[in-house]
Amino acid sequence: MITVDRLTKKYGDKTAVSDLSFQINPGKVTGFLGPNGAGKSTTMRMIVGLDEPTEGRALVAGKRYAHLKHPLREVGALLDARAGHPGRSAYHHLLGMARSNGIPASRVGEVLDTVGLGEVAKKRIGSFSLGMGQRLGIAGALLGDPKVLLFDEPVNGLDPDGVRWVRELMRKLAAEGRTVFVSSHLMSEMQETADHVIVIGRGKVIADAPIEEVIASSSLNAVRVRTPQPDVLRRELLQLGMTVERSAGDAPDELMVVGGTLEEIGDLAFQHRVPVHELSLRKASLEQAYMELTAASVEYGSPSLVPDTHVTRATDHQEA
Ligand SMILES: Nc1ncnc2c1ncn2[C@@H]1O[C@H](COP(=O)(O)OP(=O)(O)OP(=O)(O)O)[C@@H](O)[C@H]1O
Repeated sequence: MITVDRLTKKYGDKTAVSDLSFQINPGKVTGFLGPNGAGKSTTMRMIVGLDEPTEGRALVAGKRYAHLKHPLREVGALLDARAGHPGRSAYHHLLGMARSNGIPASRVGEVLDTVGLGEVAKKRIGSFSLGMGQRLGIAGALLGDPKVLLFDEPVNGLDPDGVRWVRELMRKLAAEGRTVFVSSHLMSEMQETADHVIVIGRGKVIADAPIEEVIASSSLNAVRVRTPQPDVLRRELLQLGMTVERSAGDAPDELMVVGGTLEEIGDLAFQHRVPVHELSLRKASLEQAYMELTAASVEYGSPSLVPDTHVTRATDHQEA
């Protein structure tokens, strides 16, 4: 378990992390999301004792990192994939880590095989690709067989096969009852991997909830209805306070309804004898929910590349 308690980090005038509190539980993959500069890496660095909090504390299994007897056996972290002397072999890099933490040397070969670097164990780290460096970083995190694992952007530089491998590894580690805390900018990947997400923006917690709950909070969740009498149904839906959208390119018999459940809409259609040819959920993605949640917290925003004329969705509200 990881406990972050009123954690604050200031660099001069800049507040990187502000009064952050949350708990990361075992047996789950918890995604750590937030725009660039939100404070994710700083928070992770404080959890593993690489940065001192200005205020508050971060605990692993109830202890400060500095008080852990054999840190690598309790918490493993991939924070900077470029760590390690470029002239050293992967094997000797990990062996040095193992020796200083009372971990048997036999474990080095095991983790190298786990991450798929067994055959290049004797090669210099300096000759490694970005993806190999990530795998080596993950091997370092796994070395002490710790109960708590932190991964900062673990799929950075990995090809699709590597991305899938990381996803399966995270899920396996969580299924073994470990605490898995992973930051990523790849929302589609997080949607596949995480059970729970913590979203931060400008150093503060914006959301801390099961992933399904975060997705359900999006205004883009809607019910798609196809009916030969869209105008009748639309009028009744609006009267109940639901929002009915129709996009320009869609079929004339299609309505997208926000603010109502499948049951409510199906029952309403039945009451008014409106035939329904389709009634289905259009679920928002984690990316859509994330974009809505963080809209106000983006430090370095991007201008839209889509011209206004491409916006096709027309929304009818109750008063329309
Ligand atoms: N050593 C430092 N000195 C000064 N400012 C720093 C330092 N480290 C981080 N910051 C600032 O703190 C804020 C949080 O940075 P951090 O790297 O934790 O964000 P992040 O969420 O990990 O971002 P990214 O997604 O881009 O990796 C940023 O504004 C950053 O510029």
